[in-house]
Amino acid sequence: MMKYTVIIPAAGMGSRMNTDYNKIFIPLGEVPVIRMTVEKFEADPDCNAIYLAGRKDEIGTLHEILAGCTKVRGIIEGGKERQHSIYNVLGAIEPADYVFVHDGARPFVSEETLTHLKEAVPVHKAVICGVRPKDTLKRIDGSTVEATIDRDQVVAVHTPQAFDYELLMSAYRNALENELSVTDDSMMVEALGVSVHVTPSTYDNIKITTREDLKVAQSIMNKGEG
Ligand SMILES: Nc1ccn([C@@H]2O[C@H](COP(=O)(O)OP(=O)(O)OP(=O)(O)O)[C@@H](O)[C@H]2O)c(=O)n1
Ligand SMILES: O=P(O)(O)OC[C@@H](O)[C@@H](O)[C@@H](O)CO
Repeated sequence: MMKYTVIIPAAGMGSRMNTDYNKIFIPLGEVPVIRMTVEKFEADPDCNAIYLAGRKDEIGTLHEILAGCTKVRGIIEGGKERQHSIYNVLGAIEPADYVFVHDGARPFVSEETLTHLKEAVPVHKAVICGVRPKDTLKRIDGSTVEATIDRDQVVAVHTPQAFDYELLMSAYRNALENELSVTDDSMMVEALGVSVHVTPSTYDNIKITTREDLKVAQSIMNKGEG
């Protein structure tokens, strides 16, 4: 199996969570979100190295929380937006064949999701994962429906997203030069005209974003304990 390096951005604010501290420190059970996320990659034998982006004043705390995580090679100061944080890390890592990018705020990524990505990235160079939306989707103009979207043509996109290292570097350089504003990493690859492959994720692979997500997280953990 291929080997990869993972970049985990954790330098956000978590403003939609409405806590007075960064949401990645919220404990789920006993364990902070960010440690749960990092442990998913500690447990994957194909992951060689883990790098994080952290807020300047939180880097010390991150090191403490991640004590004993032997694959963590560096925690680099993040930037204004998620993409800036990841770019800072890209400039600091050892070159690798493949780089995965995974939100610090997605602690429930499954082994199967990682396996799909690892199998696909040597072939496709840029691979994202996602799930089929369960709701009917409409395109709207203000509060008026314009059309019903064909659900077979859409996917709700998660992380990890997996890339050939050189391709991801070019995509980030191009995005920076052209000041592209993006919401995920694959958008930058799309901007180069390179096609992006999609593999399955799981509905449990939520991003901890708002208060409601903490209840969902608890029920995912209860399910895991059977
Ligand atoms: N400047 C930023 C912004 C976000 N992130 C990270 O990117 C991931 C996904 O972003 P999101 O869920 O949007 O996190 P926040 O930006 O923290 O949330 P919010 O938008 O509610 O403030 C998170 O792990 C977050 O810490 C980052 O490293 N650097
Ligand atoms: O737009 P948001 O700040 O909620 O999230 C940005 C990214 O983290 C997000 O788009 C990826 O996780 C893929 O869904």
